[in-house]
Amino acid sequence: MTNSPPGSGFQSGNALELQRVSRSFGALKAIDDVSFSVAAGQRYAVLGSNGAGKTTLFNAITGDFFPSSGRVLLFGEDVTPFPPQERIRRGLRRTYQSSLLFRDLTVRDNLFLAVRGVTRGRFSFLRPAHDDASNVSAAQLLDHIRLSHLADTMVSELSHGQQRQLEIGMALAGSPRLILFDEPAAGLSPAERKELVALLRALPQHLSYVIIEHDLEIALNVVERVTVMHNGRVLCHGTPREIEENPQVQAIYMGEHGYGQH
Ligand SMILES: Nc1ncnc2c1ncn2[C@@H]1O[C@H](COP(=O)(O)OP(=O)(O)OP(=O)(O)O)[C@@H](O)[C@H]1O
Repeated sequence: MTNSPPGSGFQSGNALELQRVSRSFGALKAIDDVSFSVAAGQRYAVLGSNGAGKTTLFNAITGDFFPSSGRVLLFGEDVTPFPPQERIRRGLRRTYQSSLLFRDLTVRDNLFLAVRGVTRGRFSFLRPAHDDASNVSAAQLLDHIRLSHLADTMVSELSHGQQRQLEIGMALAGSPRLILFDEPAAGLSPAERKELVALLRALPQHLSYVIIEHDLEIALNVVERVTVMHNGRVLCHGTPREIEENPQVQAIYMGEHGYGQH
């Protein structure tokens, strides 16, 4: 018997495929007939002004909301009816706009809990040994997100930027294959933004991610492909360069409405 996640035989193809996904809230179509795919290892951005439907789209991918119609495929498997936990088992992770960190625990303990949360046997009341697999994984994550020097610091004492770094570390627990980042640069200083870009660029090559980000400079710098949404619908898809040069995108997001207003 193996502990491999379901669908882990998947080697190539798409990490994510959205097929004509819609979601309504009453009469409002928050997302309307959205289709695109993210290849294995690809870095992807979903852009759009406030209310464009980006967060609703993330919720449909994670299973926090079910779509009203359409299909969501993860690693070639139709997961449309699956609850969030089943999608996590298949290698999907997500960060949120608002922090879900335990503020009164240390950085190391937050990572430890994230690792335990995505592995079996997490309901153990025994304090694990130093060489416990979860402790080792937490230490590796600390290193990866460059917070080893703050391992024993309480989260409440971290800067905003360090907390966002830690959230990325939490999402990396348990060897994910696809991460959804929800506005990771929100509220960061210029120096912290640079650090974030470096961190995103240093993520393992096999890992796919989709980023929602109001800061165009960051989003277009850390992805290979972009989908722009407007009023719940897909406005266009393209490379960062094509999106930057698209007059429709410029008119909507960089014109008088000012992209990045929040
Ligand atoms: N649970 C809900 N109930 C009712 N309406 C909702 C719900 N969630 C989202 N909406 C509506 O759906 C539309 C899309 O919202 P969504 O949060 O997905 O947009 P967004 O692109 O993520 O915006 P922002 O950039 O401001 O986070 C909005 O009009 C919003 O008011």
